[in-house]
Amino acid sequence: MITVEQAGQIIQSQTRDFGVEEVFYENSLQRVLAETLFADRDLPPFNRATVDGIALHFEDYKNGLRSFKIKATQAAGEIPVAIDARGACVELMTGAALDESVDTVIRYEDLDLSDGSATIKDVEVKRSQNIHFRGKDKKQYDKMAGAGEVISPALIGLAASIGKTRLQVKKLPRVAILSTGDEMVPPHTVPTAFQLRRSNGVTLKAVLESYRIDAEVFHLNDDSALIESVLSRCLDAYDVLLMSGGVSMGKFDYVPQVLEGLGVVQLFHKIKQRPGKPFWFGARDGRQLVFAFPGNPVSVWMCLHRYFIPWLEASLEIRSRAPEYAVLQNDIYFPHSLQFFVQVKLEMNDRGMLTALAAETNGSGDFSNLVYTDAFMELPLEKNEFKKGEVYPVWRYR
Ligand SMILES: Nc1nc2c(c(=O)[nH]1)N[C@H]1C(S)=C(S)[C@@H](COP(=O)(O)OP(=O)(O)OC[C@H]3O[C@@H](n4cnc5c(N)ncnc54)[C@H](O)[C@@H]3O)O[C@H]1N2
Ligand code: MOO
Repeated sequence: MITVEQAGQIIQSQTRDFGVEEVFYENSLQRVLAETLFADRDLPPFNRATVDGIALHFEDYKNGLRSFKIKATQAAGEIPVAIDARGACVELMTGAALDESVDTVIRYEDLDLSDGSATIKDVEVKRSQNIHFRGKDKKQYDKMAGAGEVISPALIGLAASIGKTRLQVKKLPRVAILSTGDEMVPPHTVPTAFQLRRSNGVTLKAVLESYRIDAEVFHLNDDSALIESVLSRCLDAYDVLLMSGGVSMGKFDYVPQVLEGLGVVQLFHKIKQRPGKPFWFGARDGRQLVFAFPGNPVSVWMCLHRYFIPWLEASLEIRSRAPEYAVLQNDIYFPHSLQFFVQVKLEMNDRGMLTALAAETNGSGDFSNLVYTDAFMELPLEKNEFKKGEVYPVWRYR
């Protein structure tokens, strides 16, 4: 049986490039940017007033003048008004562009306005105050955002502000989700005493939605001819198959043998880990990939976050995130030679450290803790005892 690290390496050696497409910027949220965005002009593009008030020539103030005749009132967006005489000023609004003849802006609160004049109160005025200078933030052609960025609301705003209404983004894989098992009935039906409602497919679909992948969900009963025909069609129509169930030792666990019959080459089966030990992974013709997760909901959830999401993010060339670590808050004893992934509740303590409180659970069929825990903590394979205060990596799901 291979280790978690080996499985991770095998999966990461199978990243795929799905290409690039163009989308309208308003429809780009959570997609992955595949180009560099540049400033189309200096930012800000002109010297702009940062307050409502008046603009004047600082030398006048320095020479002792305190009362200024208002030459004109200028709104934001209007052509800048020049002052030509000593002792003149322009009344202007936040965001208005300054003419070269003015170099200092004073806010209304520091002025008395009457009879077309503005008189400065007893406040100190500094040269260039309240001006956001042209090109101070970025120069024309400066880089504003790079490929690999997950498009956030802020990035959409940035694209809008530089007039970039069409964005190059990474294309998404076509994904089919296939769960298995005769005992798993649709959620809207009433199960018999010994059946369960299926939940893995819809959970996987929901996680993929956060990447804007619109996966198709299928459920297969434990009938090898049916499994074969659906898998055969899916292998032709999709880039990735995410499966749940039917991969361990059971009499009705047909998935690995059917996949291999369809030309999907097994790259591994079984990892020294709990949950998720019987995870099966394979590829067809170096193209389609099949992630066949064990059916238990916690196994599916762990394998998805520990293996599939890193594969997806690498394939989409998402800028890599720093790995996260947390300080364990309780002692754990795990007497098996498997790498244990324990569900933890994360919190930031008052010293700025991420802490992880392990949940008590009843194995990989117990999904009752997943809604309030935040991550799996990956405990090292070499040990069986883990102590409060020790630091280990965590894989977040919330
Ligand atoms: N003799 C052995 N038996 C088992 C082994 C083993 O090594 N030797 N491994 C165990 C481990 S570990 C796991 S994990 C399970 C996984 O088995 P399968 O992948 O074949 O999963 P199924 O039997 O199809 O399903 C298991 C269980 O998961 C729940 N389930 C399944 N599908 C769904 C769904 N769509 N939504 C929600 N929940 C689902 C359900 O409770 C199933 O009973 O095998 C052990 N056995
Ligand atoms: O490896 Mo299985 O997922 O523990 O029950």
